[in-house]
Amino acid sequence: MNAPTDGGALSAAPLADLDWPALHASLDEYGYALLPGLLAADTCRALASLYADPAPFRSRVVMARHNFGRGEYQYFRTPLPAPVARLRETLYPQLAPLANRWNEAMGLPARYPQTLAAFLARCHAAGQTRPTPLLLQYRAGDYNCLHQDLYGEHVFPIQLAVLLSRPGSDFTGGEFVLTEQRPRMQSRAEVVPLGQGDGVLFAVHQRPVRGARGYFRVNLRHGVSRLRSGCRHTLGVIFHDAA
Ligand SMILES: O=C(O)CCC(=O)C(=O)O
Ligand SMILES: [Fe+2]
Repeated sequence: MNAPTDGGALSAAPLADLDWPALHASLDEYGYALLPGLLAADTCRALASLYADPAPFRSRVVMARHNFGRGEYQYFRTPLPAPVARLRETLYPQLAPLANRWNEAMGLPARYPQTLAAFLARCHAAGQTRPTPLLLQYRAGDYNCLHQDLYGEHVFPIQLAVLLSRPGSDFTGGEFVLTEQRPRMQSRAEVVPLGQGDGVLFAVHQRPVRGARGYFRVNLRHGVSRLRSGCRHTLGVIFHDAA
């Protein structure tokens, strides 16, 4: 039964007019880039409301059981809801050249094909067959520990999160946090301010930073600070599939 996930109301805003050179420059400089107003409010509400129905999902994770934090998430099954599939397919080709440039700078051998289908075929051939896009749900007191979404050998180095709820009215607290660990230096934290429908593209694992003698690798983690009140939903779009 795919009916609940295919509704026409779940349509994403056009992605063609995004300023990709500026987004790449932000990812290069800070390890993340903001996509304000990526999803319309009605799309956010429609996606968040899917959480209550188990049908669109392949599995559910209660974070406290794994010491991942507090709160829960569910991984979508295929076919993905239309706006989720569309975001994954249309963002990937814009990000693959940046991913290739990053890997080259970091001395990592993987290079990414031009289409998501070709990259997923590679994941699937290596046994990474399970879809990774997910919905997260947090209530008062919940949080998401700093982590990296690695699910096997094949890793696409950038991922997307979209805030589906309204900060200040649906929930308070619950800020999206990124930390960067530089070699032989103390870690640096960045809070990314998100409104409903805003997306953030960010480094999954590592990114290159230019130093005095070429590039070095910076290690990134992301998480969510404790919710003070209310309920917060997020859409996560990871490009590699899971083993
Ligand atoms: O809820 C959030 O903002 C973070 C979600 C997350 O960890 C992810 O999308 O991978
Ligand atoms: Fe995550």
